[in-house]
Amino acid sequence: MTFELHGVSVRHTVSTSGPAALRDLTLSVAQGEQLALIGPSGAGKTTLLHTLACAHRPDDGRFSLFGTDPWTASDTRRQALRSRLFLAPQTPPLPPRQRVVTAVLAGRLPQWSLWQALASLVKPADPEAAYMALARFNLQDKLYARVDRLSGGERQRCSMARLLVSHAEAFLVDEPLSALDPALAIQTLAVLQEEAAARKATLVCSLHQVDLARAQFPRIVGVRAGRIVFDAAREAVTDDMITALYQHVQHAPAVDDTLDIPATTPLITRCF
Ligand SMILES: Nc1ncnc2c1ncn2[C@@H]1O[C@H](COP(=O)(O)OP(=O)(O)OP(=O)(O)O)[C@@H](O)[C@H]1O
Repeated sequence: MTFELHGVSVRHTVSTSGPAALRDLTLSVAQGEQLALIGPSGAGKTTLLHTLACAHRPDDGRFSLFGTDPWTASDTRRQALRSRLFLAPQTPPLPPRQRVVTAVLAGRLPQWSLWQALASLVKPADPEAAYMALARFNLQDKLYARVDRLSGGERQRCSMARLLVSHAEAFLVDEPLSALDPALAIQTLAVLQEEAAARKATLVCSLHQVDLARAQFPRIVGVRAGRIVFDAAREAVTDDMITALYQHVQHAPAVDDTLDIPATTPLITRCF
């Protein structure tokens, strides 16, 4: 398994009285699996991705990454586990004044020594790899452009090119399509999924485009108010489940254990 969570809760605030962003969450993702996380704004998708990336330490429950609990491992071991993942955040952390080639090659940072990293800032270590990765998103002509001269959609694809040059075994991708038009969104997702399949990498991707998630991902995990509401093969996901998932909630994480999901919808549906 790449990821295993059992009864995991995560709080953003130190106050124990505040609502947890993730609550009693159980999820297993096998190596090479591709799944989409969907759910309303504030449901906890980003928090879950960051927890999988060891950026948030669970307050309760058990978490194992590539078969090891990263939070009981030494710092060095945890760092080694993290280096096998690539987290592409919602807002790509691309230094504005950097050249695209340097920003893309930063995807290799976890594998580089400090000296290799510093040397690549001066003279890009592998511009061909950056070019090839950008070409998959039709951005090869931006190789030496400055990051702050890119459009929002180009920055997003530049961040995906960074993922391609990484040597990660698991991709955690947070809303990679939010700045893209519908045609580019389909193409970009196809590249991500092809790359994950080619290297047998695990892909966990949060998406607001529910139709695209249902069309492209074999497994769909619905998150709401910090809980998994369903975890199902896409064929088993019905329109009613989607409607219930997105039913209006005023303060999602503050909602009590009683969710207003219709009684006919099981709290967790797992059908493979
Ligand atoms: N740094 C933070 N400090 C405090 N609370 C936070 C922090 N980040 C997120 N939260 C809260 O945790 C909950 C889950 O947020 P999260 O960003 O995981 O949701 P999401 O499903 O990714 O939302 P969206 O689809 O809008 O990106 C929300 O109530 C949010 O307000």
